[in-house]
Amino acid sequence: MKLHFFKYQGAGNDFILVDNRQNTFNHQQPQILADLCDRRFGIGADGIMFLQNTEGFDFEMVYYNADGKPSSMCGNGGRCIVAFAKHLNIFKDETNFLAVDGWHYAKISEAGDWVSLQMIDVKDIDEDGDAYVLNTGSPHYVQCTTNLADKDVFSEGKAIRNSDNYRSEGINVNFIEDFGDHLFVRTYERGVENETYACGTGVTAVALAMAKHKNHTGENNTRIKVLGGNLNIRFNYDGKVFNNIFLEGPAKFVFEGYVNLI
Ligand SMILES: N[C@@H](CCC[C@H](N)C(=O)O)C(=O)O
Repeated sequence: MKLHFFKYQGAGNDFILVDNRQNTFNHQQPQILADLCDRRFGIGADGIMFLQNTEGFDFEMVYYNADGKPSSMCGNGGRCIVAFAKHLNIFKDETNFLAVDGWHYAKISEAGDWVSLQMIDVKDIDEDGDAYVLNTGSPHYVQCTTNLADKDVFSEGKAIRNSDNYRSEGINVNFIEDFGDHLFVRTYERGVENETYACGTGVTAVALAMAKHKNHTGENNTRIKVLGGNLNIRFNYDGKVFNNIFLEGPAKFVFEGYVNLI
């Protein structure tokens, strides 16, 4: 069987996308998905997504991490699948779709490469020592640091992700350096088990945790620089709940092709 795939990236977080509206591909095959995401023996990606039909929404996003296992929400993946759905003419400029964490609204630029994605509301932010722990659709550990450009994010992120508190469920680990007018963020991603160039639910978690840290209530707009580009997070914080959270940034088509499945 030949699989027709599309490759997209959002700030360097890269994904394989498959139009599975006819349900022709059975994606519950972890080894095949992991092989497709492999950067040396496959297409190469941080994750793979299937766009499917579902009742009451424009489409459903079914997301797997690069290890081939089903995952929680992927923010940059969500932005990329919106760009893919526009390419497939599923909607014009606004869409409502279903993901593993529920309903998402998104808006796309006319050129089809800049996506504002509404994320789930967030209430609970826990503390673990000097770090914040929260779920923005996926679980995140957020820690402030200095000299982030020189940090060994792979080793330190991996150690936290595999520590006693987080080993069984796993967690994504985000390090932040505050530059005043923007935050610089680097993320070790669960399921990729490596540092990625960007993580959408991760930068969302960072923006919310920093608003709590600085007690910034009201309308917030946080600019974030990641290894693969720039992202923006808008939200409202009333001192308890974060709502109207939007993750905004580039979502770009890279290439498409066919791959043989054995
Ligand atoms: N890249 C993502 C997060 C994908 C899920 C994550 N690897 C996990 O297992 O929690 C994003 O952009 O949010």
